Amino acid sequence: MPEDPWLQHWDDVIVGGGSAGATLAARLSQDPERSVLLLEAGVDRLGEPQDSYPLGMSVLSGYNWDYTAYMGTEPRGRHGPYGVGKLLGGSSAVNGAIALRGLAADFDSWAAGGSPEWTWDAVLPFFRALETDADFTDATHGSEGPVPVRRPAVDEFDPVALAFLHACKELGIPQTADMNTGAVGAGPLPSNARDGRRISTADAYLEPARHRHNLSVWTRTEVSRVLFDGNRAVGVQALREGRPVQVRADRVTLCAGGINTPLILERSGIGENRRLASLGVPVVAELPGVGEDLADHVATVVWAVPRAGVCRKGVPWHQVMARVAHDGGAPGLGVFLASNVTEETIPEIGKVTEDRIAVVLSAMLLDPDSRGAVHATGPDPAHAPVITLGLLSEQSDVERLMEGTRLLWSLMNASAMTRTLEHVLLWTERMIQDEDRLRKAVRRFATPMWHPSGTARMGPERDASSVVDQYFRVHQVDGLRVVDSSVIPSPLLSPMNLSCIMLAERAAAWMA
Ligand SMILES: Cc1cc2nc3c(=O)[nH]c(=O)nc-3n(C[C@H](O)[C@H](O)[C@H](O)COP(=O)(O)OP(=O)(O)OC[C@H]3O[C@@H](n4cnc5c(N)ncnc54)[C@H](O)[C@@H]3O)c2cc1C
Repeated sequence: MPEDPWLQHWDDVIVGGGSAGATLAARLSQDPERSVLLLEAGVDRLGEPQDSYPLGMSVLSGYNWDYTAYMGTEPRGRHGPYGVGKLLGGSSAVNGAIALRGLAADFDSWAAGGSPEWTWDAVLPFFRALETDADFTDATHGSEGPVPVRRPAVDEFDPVALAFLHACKELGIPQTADMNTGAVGAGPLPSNARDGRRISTADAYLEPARHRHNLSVWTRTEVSRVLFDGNRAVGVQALREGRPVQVRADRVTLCAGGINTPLILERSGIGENRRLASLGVPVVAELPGVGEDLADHVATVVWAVPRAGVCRKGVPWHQVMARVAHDGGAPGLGVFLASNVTEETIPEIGKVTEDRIAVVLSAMLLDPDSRGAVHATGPDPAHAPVITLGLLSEQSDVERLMEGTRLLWSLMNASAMTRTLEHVLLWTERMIQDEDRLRKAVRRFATPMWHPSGTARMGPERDASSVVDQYFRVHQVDGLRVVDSSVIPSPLLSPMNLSCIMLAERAAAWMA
């Protein structure tokens, strides 16, 4: 192959080496006849000390896109950092290593919404293919996949985790041994980890594939746009360690995640006509759904100080969780316990926790109705995007997150938990019992979970807000696919890492 990157031609160029991109690159390059180039804007590896963080602790700075997101629907008011992963492995390399699959109801709703290939029965084999589950060996779990999944054994639970499960029992939440098959219940939390360390897709998929002569991985390479010949994608333009490069390819697949993929599409001339004109970008395809329908799981968090000696530094944060249904309805709330949270691991929380080790319970709304948007503000990546999360813009979400917060309060005050906790911080009985106060507090303290999805939605071409078809092909153009969280048409009832890997497993099977 010639040295000059301007002249290089690849069978497949994959943009973004995250949960989906690293998986896709590894799977496609299994065919030695196919040349695959993976382009990643970030660095190759996490450095110390982040590599040795306790399991479950997310990396929120240093290896992230330093974006700012507005919590509402307008670019004003409450805002904060929104740091999805920027390194090989993407968000899978900075996340909490919670290994939950999307639920059957998620995928059956995709199928009912016009993408019939996406029933639960059709996706299950791909969830199995990605994992080696250490605890279950039945027909619904995998035993040969690259991602190790395991749950803590009962004798590994810390005292607060055990108390949480007892508290769930007190409140009538059924126990379940496997959160990846039971839709509702409380039980041990599966994580993608080995020897207490998060296993990202860079570890699980790319590492064993990197010696292949037909796979090239360029890090510190930021793609600005897709190049077209008419309506056919023929390559990408990028900055490689600050130097402009163009690479040519038969197929281009965007795996840049729920925030960056729509930005690349807009900079490439795919989006809403007037918006593209305002960016000074010629239109290649009018797809007004690009950057719209941004969904994120939204959560409230209750902090508590444990009794002396109950928590220990360096112990995994997440060991147990519960998924519960909204009043009489479908599963829609996730409750996650983090124990052993120390002030050194999140310096900003020192003030809240009175500089002591803390216990944190969060209620995550898994099926939010609210939507935001992410859009480019100029023709190249130097222009920061505008991200409006639209959190709690729908009243239904406010009410359901209030319900979730009441549940957190009941759990914190269940007798099993009070035996392990000294006192709860910030929240009071009065705030919980008074509807108006609770509503205000939920609006004020609600936080995004960094799970962006829906910004290049999958759907049939007749659905004007969809961007890709059910085989990941971008409507109206040839040779261009999107495979990442942006195609997810409605928020998943779980955090999304395993589901994004599953998307890539499926794409690889179709693209083989
Ligand atoms: C802090 C945090 C904690 C989380 N915790 C969990 C958890 O515990 N469990 C769970 O299931 N989910 C969790 N998630 C969500 C989950 O990790 C993501 O939903 C999932 O990884 C998204 O996968 P993706 O392939 O869509 O994008 P990513 O994995 O984000 O990959 C996108 C990649 O593309 C690269 N990229 C972007 N733009 C460009 C460009 N222009 N040129 C080149 N490369 C580019 C990025 O740098 C990145 O590496 C968490 C996410 C975050 C951020």
